[in-house]
Amino acid sequence: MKVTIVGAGNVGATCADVISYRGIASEVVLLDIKEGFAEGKALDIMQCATNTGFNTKVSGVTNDYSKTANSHVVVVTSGIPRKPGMTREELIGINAGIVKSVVENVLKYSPEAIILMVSNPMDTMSYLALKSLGIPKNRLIGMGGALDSSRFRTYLSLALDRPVNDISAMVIGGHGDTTMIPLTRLASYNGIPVTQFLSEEVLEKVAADTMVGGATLTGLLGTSAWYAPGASVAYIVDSILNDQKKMIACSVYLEGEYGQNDICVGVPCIIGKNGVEEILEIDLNEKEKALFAKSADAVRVMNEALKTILA
Ligand SMILES: NC(=O)C1=CN([C@@H]2O[C@H](COP(=O)(O)OP(=O)(O)OC[C@H]3O[C@@H](n4cnc5c(N)ncnc54)[C@H](O)[C@@H]3O)[C@@H](O)[C@H]2O)C=CC1
Ligand SMILES: O=C([O-])CC(=O)C(=O)O
Repeated sequence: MKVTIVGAGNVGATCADVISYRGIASEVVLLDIKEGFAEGKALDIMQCATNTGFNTKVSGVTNDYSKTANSHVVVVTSGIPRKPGMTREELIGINAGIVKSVVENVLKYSPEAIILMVSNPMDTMSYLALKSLGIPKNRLIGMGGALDSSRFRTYLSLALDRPVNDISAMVIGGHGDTTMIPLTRLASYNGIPVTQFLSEEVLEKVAADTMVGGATLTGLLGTSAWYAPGASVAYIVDSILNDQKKMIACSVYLEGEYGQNDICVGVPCIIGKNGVEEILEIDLNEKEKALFAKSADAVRVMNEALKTILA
Protein backbone atom coordinates (compact mmCIF):
# COMPACT_ATOMS: atom_id res chain seq x y z
CA MET A 1 0.00 0.00 0.00
CA LYS A 2 1.25 3.47 -0.90
CA VAL A 3 1.13 6.55 1.32
CA THR A 4 2.09 10.04 0.20
CA ILE A 5 2.98 12.71 2.72
CA VAL A 6 2.91 16.28 1.46
CA GLY A 7 5.24 18.48 3.50
CA ALA A 8 8.50 16.85 4.58
CA GLY A 9 8.97 19.12 7.60
CA ASN A 10 8.86 18.17 11.27
CA VAL A 11 5.46 16.47 11.23
CA GLY A 12 5.63 15.04 7.69
CA ALA A 13 9.05 13.46 8.14
CA THR A 14 8.04 12.02 11.53
CA CYS A 15 4.92 10.47 9.97
CA ALA A 16 7.09 8.91 7.26
CA ASP A 17 9.50 7.61 9.87
CA VAL A 18 6.83 6.01 12.10
CA ILE A 19 4.87 4.57 9.15
CA SER A 20 8.07 3.04 7.80
CA TYR A 21 9.57 1.54 10.93
CA ARG A 22 6.22 0.10 11.95
CA GLY A 23 5.84 -1.42 8.46
CA ILE A 24 2.38 0.11 8.05
CA ALA A 25 2.81 0.80 4.32
CA SER A 26 4.98 -0.82 1.65
CA GLU A 27 5.75 2.53 0.01
CA VAL A 28 5.99 6.08 1.36
CA VAL A 29 6.50 9.15 -0.83
CA LEU A 30 7.47 12.45 0.75
CA LEU A 31 6.82 15.61 -1.25
CA ASP A 32 7.96 19.14 -0.46
CA ILE A 33 8.48 22.38 -2.35
CA LYS A 34 11.93 22.98 -0.87
CA GLU A 35 14.41 21.68 -3.45
CA GLY A 36 16.02 18.41 -2.34
CA PHE A 37 14.51 18.52 1.15
CA ALA A 38 12.07 15.60 0.81
CA GLU A 39 14.71 13.60 -1.04
CA GLY A 40 17.11 14.11 1.87
CA LYS A 41 14.56 13.18 4.54
CA ALA A 42 13.54 10.07 2.59
CA LEU A 43 17.13 8.89 2.18
CA ASP A 44 17.84 9.43 5.85
CA ILE A 45 14.73 7.41 6.83
CA MET A 46 15.57 4.64 4.33
CA GLN A 47 19.01 4.33 5.89
CA CYS A 48 17.35 3.33 9.19
CA ALA A 49 15.89 0.24 7.53
CA THR A 50 18.64 -2.26 8.21
CA ASN A 51 19.12 -1.24 11.82
CA THR A 52 15.42 -1.06 12.70
CA GLY A 53 14.35 -3.90 10.42
CA PHE A 54 11.80 -2.52 7.97
CA ASN A 55 11.45 -2.91 4.20
CA THR A 56 9.21 0.03 3.36
CA LYS A 57 10.40 1.89 0.25
CA VAL A 58 10.72 5.58 1.10
CA SER A 59 11.32 8.20 -1.59
CA GLY A 60 11.30 11.97 -1.74
CA VAL A 61 10.34 14.40 -4.50
CA THR A 62 10.42 18.13 -5.03
CA ASN A 63 6.93 19.18 -6.08
CA ASP A 64 6.52 16.34 -8.61
CA TYR A 65 3.02 15.01 -8.01
CA SER A 66 3.33 12.35 -10.73
CA LYS A 67 5.48 10.39 -8.23
CA THR A 68 2.55 10.32 -5.80
CA ALA A 69 0.23 8.58 -8.29
CA ASN A 70 -2.16 5.92 -7.01
CA SER A 71 -1.60 6.56 -3.33
CA HIS A 72 -4.11 4.91 -1.02
CA VAL A 73 -3.70 7.59 1.63
CA VAL A 74 -2.36 11.13 1.30
CA VAL A 75 -1.34 12.99 4.44
CA VAL A 76 -1.29 16.79 4.13
CA THR A 77 1.21 18.48 6.47
CA SER A 78 2.27 21.30 4.14
CA GLY A 79 2.04 24.80 5.55
CA ILE A 80 3.46 26.86 8.33
CA PRO A 81 3.42 25.90 12.02
CA ARG A 82 2.68 28.42 14.78
CA LYS A 83 5.27 30.22 16.88
CA PRO A 84 4.99 30.76 20.64
CA GLY A 85 2.11 33.10 21.50
CA MET A 86 0.17 32.39 18.31
CA THR A 87 -3.07 30.45 17.92
CA ARG A 88 -3.56 27.79 15.25
CA GLU A 89 -6.28 29.98 13.76
CA GLU A 90 -3.75 32.70 12.91
CA LEU A 91 -2.20 30.32 10.34
CA ILE A 92 -5.27 30.34 8.12
CA GLY A 93 -4.16 33.23 5.88
CA ILE A 94 -1.07 31.39 4.61
CA ASN A 95 -2.15 27.76 5.00
CA ALA A 96 -5.51 27.98 3.20
CA GLY A 97 -3.86 28.79 -0.14
CA ILE A 98 -1.19 26.12 0.32
CA VAL A 99 -3.67 23.42 1.32
CA LYS A 100 -6.07 24.21 -1.53
CA SER A 101 -3.42 23.93 -4.23
CA VAL A 102 -1.84 20.86 -2.63
CA VAL A 103 -5.06 18.84 -2.41
CA GLU A 104 -6.00 19.74 -5.98
CA ASN A 105 -2.64 18.42 -7.21
CA VAL A 106 -2.94 15.32 -5.04
CA LEU A 107 -6.34 14.40 -6.43
CA LYS A 108 -5.15 14.63 -10.06
CA TYR A 109 -2.82 11.69 -9.50
CA SER A 110 -4.64 9.77 -6.76
CA PRO A 111 -8.35 10.28 -7.49
CA GLU A 112 -9.40 7.55 -5.05
CA ALA A 113 -7.13 8.50 -2.14
CA ILE A 114 -8.25 8.98 1.44
CA ILE A 115 -6.96 12.38 2.54
CA LEU A 116 -5.69 12.87 6.06
CA MET A 117 -5.53 16.57 6.91
CA VAL A 118 -2.97 17.77 9.43
CA SER A 119 -2.22 21.40 8.48
CA ASN A 120 -3.72 24.00 10.81
CA PRO A 121 -6.25 25.31 11.54
CA MET A 122 -7.04 21.65 10.90
CA ASP A 123 -10.86 21.60 11.14
CA THR A 124 -11.13 24.46 8.65
CA MET A 125 -8.46 22.99 6.37
CA SER A 126 -10.43 19.70 6.37
CA TYR A 127 -13.59 21.57 5.41
CA LEU A 128 -11.71 23.48 2.70
CA ALA A 129 -10.30 20.27 1.21
CA LEU A 130 -13.65 18.50 1.21
CA LYS A 131 -15.49 21.43 -0.34
CA SER A 132 -12.91 22.24 -2.98
CA LEU A 133 -12.39 18.62 -4.05
CA GLY A 134 -16.00 17.45 -3.78
CA ILE A 135 -14.85 13.97 -2.72
CA PRO A 136 -17.15 11.67 -0.70
CA LYS A 137 -17.07 12.63 2.96
CA ASN A 138 -15.74 9.24 4.10
CA ARG A 139 -12.47 10.07 2.30
CA LEU A 140 -11.62 13.18 4.29
CA ILE A 141 -10.24 12.74 7.80
CA GLY A 142 -8.87 15.56 9.92
CA MET A 143 -6.21 14.57 12.48
CA GLY A 144 -6.67 16.30 15.83
CA GLY A 145 -8.64 14.15 18.26
CA ALA A 146 -6.14 11.28 18.09
CA LEU A 147 -3.39 13.62 19.26
CA ASP A 148 -5.51 15.53 21.77
CA SER A 149 -6.76 12.25 23.26
CA SER A 150 -3.20 10.95 23.59
CA ARG A 151 -2.26 14.15 25.42
CA PHE A 152 -5.33 13.80 27.65
CA ARG A 153 -4.36 10.21 28.47
CA THR A 154 -0.78 11.31 29.17
CA TYR A 155 -1.88 13.98 31.65
CA LEU A 156 -4.31 11.55 33.29
CA SER A 157 -1.55 8.97 33.58
CA LEU A 158 0.74 11.52 35.24
CA ALA A 159 -2.00 12.59 37.67
CA LEU A 160 -2.86 8.99 38.54
CA ASP A 161 0.76 7.80 38.43
CA ARG A 162 -0.43 4.77 36.49
CA PRO A 163 0.57 3.42 33.02
CA VAL A 164 -0.85 5.47 30.17
CA ASN A 165 -2.05 2.42 28.25
CA ASP A 166 -4.29 1.47 31.17
CA ILE A 167 -6.14 4.73 30.61
CA SER A 168 -8.93 5.29 28.13
CA ALA A 169 -10.07 8.82 27.33
CA MET A 170 -11.16 10.93 24.41
CA VAL A 171 -11.19 14.55 23.28
CA ILE A 172 -13.87 15.73 20.85
CA GLY A 173 -14.72 19.14 19.36
CA GLY A 174 -12.46 21.51 17.46
CA HIS A 175 -8.68 21.18 17.44
CA GLY A 176 -8.11 24.58 19.05
CA ASP A 177 -6.83 25.84 22.41
CA THR A 178 -10.35 26.84 23.45
CA THR A 179 -12.49 24.49 21.35
CA MET A 180 -11.31 21.06 22.52
CA ILE A 181 -13.59 19.07 24.79
CA PRO A 182 -11.77 16.51 26.95
CA LEU A 183 -14.51 14.07 28.00
CA THR A 184 -13.46 13.76 31.64
CA ARG A 185 -16.77 12.22 32.71
CA LEU A 186 -16.13 9.23 30.40
CA ALA A 187 -12.39 8.78 31.07
CA SER A 188 -11.48 5.52 32.78
CA TYR A 189 -8.62 3.65 34.40
CA ASN A 190 -9.04 0.03 33.29
CA GLY A 191 -12.79 0.57 33.03
CA ILE A 192 -13.14 2.39 36.35
CA PRO A 193 -14.14 6.07 36.04
CA VAL A 194 -11.16 8.30 36.81
CA THR A 195 -13.52 10.41 38.89
CA GLN A 196 -13.17 7.68 41.57
CA PHE A 197 -9.45 8.42 41.89
CA LEU A 198 -8.94 12.09 41.08
CA SER A 199 -10.53 15.18 42.62
CA GLU A 200 -12.59 17.59 40.57
CA GLU A 201 -9.83 20.16 40.93
CA VAL A 202 -7.16 17.80 39.55
CA LEU A 203 -9.43 16.72 36.70
CA GLU A 204 -10.07 20.34 35.78
CA LYS A 205 -6.33 20.96 35.62
CA VAL A 206 -5.81 17.83 33.49
CA ALA A 207 -8.51 19.05 31.06
CA ALA A 208 -7.04 22.57 30.94
CA ASP A 209 -3.50 21.22 30.33
CA THR A 210 -4.85 19.01 27.55
CA MET A 211 -6.55 21.90 25.80
CA VAL A 212 -3.35 23.95 25.69
CA GLY A 213 -1.18 20.87 25.11
CA GLY A 214 -0.04 22.09 21.69
CA ALA A 215 0.55 25.66 22.91
CA THR A 216 2.65 24.39 25.84
CA LEU A 217 4.90 22.46 23.49
CA THR A 218 5.12 25.39 21.09
CA GLY A 219 6.31 27.56 23.99
CA LEU A 220 8.93 24.98 24.97
CA LEU A 221 10.15 24.13 21.48
CA GLY A 222 9.80 27.46 19.64
CA THR A 223 7.69 25.72 16.97
CA SER A 224 4.86 23.23 17.29
CA ALA A 225 5.23 19.57 18.23
CA TRP A 226 6.01 16.71 15.83
CA TYR A 227 6.68 13.37 17.58
CA ALA A 228 3.16 12.86 18.95
CA PRO A 229 1.50 14.40 15.86
CA GLY A 230 3.51 12.07 13.60
CA ALA A 231 2.63 9.04 15.73
CA SER A 232 -1.05 10.06 15.74
CA VAL A 233 -1.11 10.23 11.94
CA ALA A 234 0.56 6.81 11.72
CA TYR A 235 -2.06 5.39 14.12
CA ILE A 236 -4.86 6.53 11.81
CA VAL A 237 -3.07 5.40 8.64
CA ASP A 238 -2.61 1.96 10.25
CA SER A 239 -6.32 1.74 11.01
CA ILE A 240 -7.11 2.59 7.36
CA LEU A 241 -4.56 0.40 5.59
CA ASN A 242 -5.04 -2.58 7.87
CA ASP A 243 -8.81 -2.07 8.10
CA GLN A 244 -8.64 -2.11 11.88
CA LYS A 245 -11.89 -0.23 12.43
CA LYS A 246 -10.50 1.54 15.47
CA MET A 247 -12.64 4.13 17.19
CA ILE A 248 -10.73 7.40 16.87
CA ALA A 249 -11.87 10.98 17.39
CA CYS A 250 -11.38 12.65 14.00
CA SER A 251 -12.54 15.84 12.34
CA VAL A 252 -15.15 14.71 9.82
CA TYR A 253 -18.01 16.23 7.87
CA LEU A 254 -21.24 16.26 9.85
CA GLU A 255 -24.70 16.11 8.34
CA GLY A 256 -27.00 16.25 11.32
CA GLU A 257 -24.85 14.29 13.79
CA TYR A 258 -24.51 16.04 17.14
CA GLY A 259 -26.99 18.63 15.83
CA GLN A 260 -24.43 20.01 13.35
CA ASN A 261 -24.45 20.44 9.60
CA ASP A 262 -21.93 21.50 6.97
CA ILE A 263 -18.88 21.48 9.22
CA CYS A 264 -15.82 19.31 9.94
CA VAL A 265 -15.22 18.90 13.65
CA GLY A 266 -13.92 16.19 15.98
CA VAL A 267 -16.24 13.30 16.84
CA PRO A 268 -15.70 9.60 17.54
CA CYS A 269 -15.42 7.65 14.27
CA ILE A 270 -14.78 4.12 13.11
CA ILE A 271 -11.76 4.28 10.82
CA GLY A 272 -11.17 1.45 8.35
CA LYS A 273 -10.26 0.72 4.74
CA ASN A 274 -12.96 3.08 3.47
CA GLY A 275 -11.79 5.92 5.69
CA VAL A 276 -14.60 7.18 7.91
CA GLU A 277 -16.85 4.12 8.09
CA GLU A 278 -19.16 5.31 10.85
CA ILE A 279 -19.70 8.35 13.03
CA LEU A 280 -20.62 7.33 16.55
CA GLU A 281 -23.19 9.50 18.27
CA ILE A 282 -22.44 9.04 21.94
CA ASP A 283 -24.71 10.37 24.68
CA LEU A 284 -23.41 13.72 25.87
CA ASN A 285 -24.82 15.44 28.92
CA GLU A 286 -26.27 18.96 28.69
CA LYS A 287 -22.97 20.64 29.62
CA GLU A 288 -21.03 18.63 27.03
CA LYS A 289 -23.67 19.32 24.38
CA ALA A 290 -23.41 23.06 25.05
CA LEU A 291 -19.60 22.90 24.83
CA PHE A 292 -19.85 21.01 21.56
CA ALA A 293 -22.24 23.57 20.07
CA LYS A 294 -19.94 26.41 21.15
CA SER A 295 -16.91 24.64 19.71
CA ALA A 296 -18.68 24.09 16.38
CA ASP A 297 -19.69 27.78 16.30
CA ALA A 298 -16.04 28.80 16.64
CA VAL A 299 -14.98 26.44 13.85
CA ARG A 300 -17.78 27.82 11.68
CA VAL A 301 -16.44 31.36 12.14
CA MET A 302 -13.08 30.18 10.78
CA ASN A 303 -14.77 28.42 7.86
CA GLU A 304 -16.54 31.67 7.01
CA ALA A 305 -13.15 33.44 6.91
CA LEU A 306 -12.15 31.18 4.01
CA LYS A 307 -14.51 33.12 1.74
CA THR A 308 -12.48 36.31 2.10
CA ILE A 309 -9.08 34.62 2.20
CA LEU A 310 -9.60 32.60 -0.95
CA ALA A 311 -11.63 35.24 -2.83
N1 LIG B 1 -3.48 18.64 13.27
C1 LIG B 1 -2.55 18.52 14.20
O1 LIG B 1 -2.76 17.89 15.24
C2 LIG B 1 -1.20 19.14 14.00
C3 LIG B 1 -1.02 20.04 12.99
N2 LIG B 1 0.20 20.61 12.77
C4 LIG B 1 0.31 21.51 11.63
O2 LIG B 1 1.02 20.83 10.59
C5 LIG B 1 1.66 21.78 9.75
C6 LIG B 1 3.13 21.40 9.55
O3 LIG B 1 3.84 21.53 10.76
P1 LIG B 1 5.42 21.23 10.79
O4 LIG B 1 5.71 19.97 10.09
O5 LIG B 1 5.85 21.41 12.18
O6 LIG B 1 5.97 22.46 9.91
P2 LIG B 1 7.36 22.50 9.11
O7 LIG B 1 7.60 23.93 8.79
O8 LIG B 1 8.41 21.74 9.81
O9 LIG B 1 7.03 21.72 7.75
C7 LIG B 1 6.11 22.17 6.81
C8 LIG B 1 6.64 21.80 5.44
O10 LIG B 1 5.66 22.13 4.46
C9 LIG B 1 6.37 22.48 3.30
N3 LIG B 1 5.52 23.20 2.36
C10 LIG B 1 5.09 24.48 2.41
N4 LIG B 1 4.32 24.76 1.34
C11 LIG B 1 4.26 23.62 0.60
C12 LIG B 1 3.62 23.29 -0.62
N5 LIG B 1 2.88 24.16 -1.30
N6 LIG B 1 3.77 22.03 -1.10
C13 LIG B 1 4.53 21.13 -0.42
N7 LIG B 1 5.15 21.40 0.74
C14 LIG B 1 5.02 22.63 1.24
C15 LIG B 1 7.53 23.33 3.81
O11 LIG B 1 8.57 23.45 2.85
C16 LIG B 1 7.92 22.54 5.06
O12 LIG B 1 8.96 21.62 4.79
C17 LIG B 1 1.45 23.14 10.43
O13 LIG B 1 0.36 23.82 9.82
C18 LIG B 1 1.11 22.76 11.86
O14 LIG B 1 0.35 23.74 12.52
C19 LIG B 1 1.28 20.30 13.54
C20 LIG B 1 1.16 19.41 14.57
C21 LIG B 1 -0.10 18.78 14.90
O1 LIG C 1 -0.04 23.28 18.52
C1 LIG C 1 0.08 23.38 17.29
O2 LIG C 1 0.05 24.46 16.67
C2 LIG C 1 0.25 22.15 16.47
C3 LIG C 1 -0.85 21.24 16.80
O3 LIG C 1 -1.93 21.33 16.27
C4 LIG C 1 -0.66 20.40 18.00
O4 LIG C 1 0.47 20.07 18.36
O5 LIG C 1 -1.69 20.06 18.58
